[in-house]
Amino acid sequence: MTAHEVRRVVIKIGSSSLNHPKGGLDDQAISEIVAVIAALKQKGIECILVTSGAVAAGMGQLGLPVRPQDLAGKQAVSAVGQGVLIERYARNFERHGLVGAQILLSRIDLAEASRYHNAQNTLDKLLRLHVVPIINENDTVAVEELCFGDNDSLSALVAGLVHSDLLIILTDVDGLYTANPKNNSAAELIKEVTDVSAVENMAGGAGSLLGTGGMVTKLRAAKIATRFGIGMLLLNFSRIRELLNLSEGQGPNGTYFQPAKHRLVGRKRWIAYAGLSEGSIQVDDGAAKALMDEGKSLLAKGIIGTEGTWERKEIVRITNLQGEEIARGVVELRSDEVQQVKGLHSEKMHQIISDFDGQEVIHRDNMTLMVDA
Ligand SMILES: Nc1ncnc2c1ncn2[C@@H]1O[C@H](COP(=O)(O)OP(=O)(O)O)[C@@H](O)[C@H]1O
Ligand SMILES: N[C@@H](CCC(=O)OP(=O)(O)O)C(=O)O
Repeated sequence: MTAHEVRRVVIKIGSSSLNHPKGGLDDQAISEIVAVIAALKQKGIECILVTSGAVAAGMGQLGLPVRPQDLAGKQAVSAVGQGVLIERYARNFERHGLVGAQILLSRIDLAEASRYHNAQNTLDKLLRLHVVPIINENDTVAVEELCFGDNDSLSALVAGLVHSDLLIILTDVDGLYTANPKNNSAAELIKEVTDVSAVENMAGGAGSLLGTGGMVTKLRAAKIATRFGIGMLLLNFSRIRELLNLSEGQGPNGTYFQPAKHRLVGRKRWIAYAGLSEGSIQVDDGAAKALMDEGKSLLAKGIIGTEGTWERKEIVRITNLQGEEIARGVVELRSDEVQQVKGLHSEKMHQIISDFDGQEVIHRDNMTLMVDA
């Protein structure tokens, strides 16, 4: 990891690190992470905590030996556990003279631009009050189709929301290996990643019955964070004390994912990863090239077909002839209108859709490329 000024960090801790071997929450682990956050704050580094563990804590309270697999079971157990989890954090923060605040986020809270900004303002205010935000997914009310599903991606979105300098994901392995180290003894640790796409095939699933997503969701988080221009450090929880050297530039021993050179900013972040896309528009080779290589807007002429239904100003995916998603953007026309004007020049489009006088079906300013051009 390179030495640079780190003033604000998002730290995510997974269930695998928070669970006691005998079941329930590991009080030692909570006291350790809180002590490190307190020490970082002493050094002037603002911390936002994204913590899993509600289901693990609920299992401990209810004496359940295995993690529930069905949605209702997970929601009920999480409702029991979240209270226990937050109470333990609050008690530990208090010992260091700090105040924590619980924030439970649902996918829908970040999906609408106004709610996204609202979450941003709340977090901003809490940080100004020197409070440590303690974030988890709102498991209890999340509808399956509208779940983040894993706190890794959630932590990357939060890192973008709060303009973090670094995202730190704490887990139960030393970093990204060439294969899952739990079932491949020849797997080697990778210390630095410059292109997440190049290592995606190395990711396997969760390493324990408590973890969710394993390395797949951590690489998804790395992709989001690095495209936001935020580096991500994947670190073994047992090495958490190494974070105290952050500002001296002595890199902790994990895997460091370098931020992308062309960082997404502002609304382009929301379009790509926070907003929900309602359908897709397929484009021909000429339009795909214009979007990817020439920085152009999407015109009706290059559209071949559509999938799904949407209203004006919703987000849609743009796919090429091979079916790969190349971009996302806020669309100016409804899905049935796009169907009517696909392949047509603008003049013809205006004759058909009389209340629309724009040239672009998706304007470049409202579009984010999903592949590196
Ligand atoms: N290529 C890989 N490198 C490292 N770990 C991997 C890899 N593929 C899969 N894993 C698994 O990912 C696990 C960590 O993810 P997970 O179990 O979801 O933990 P957490 O609760 O910390 O999110 C590791 O224990 C490991 O078994
Ligand atoms: N929201 C859930 C955790 C979901 C999750 O991503 O778990 P993990 O892979 O352990 O970080 C909980 O609090 O139990």
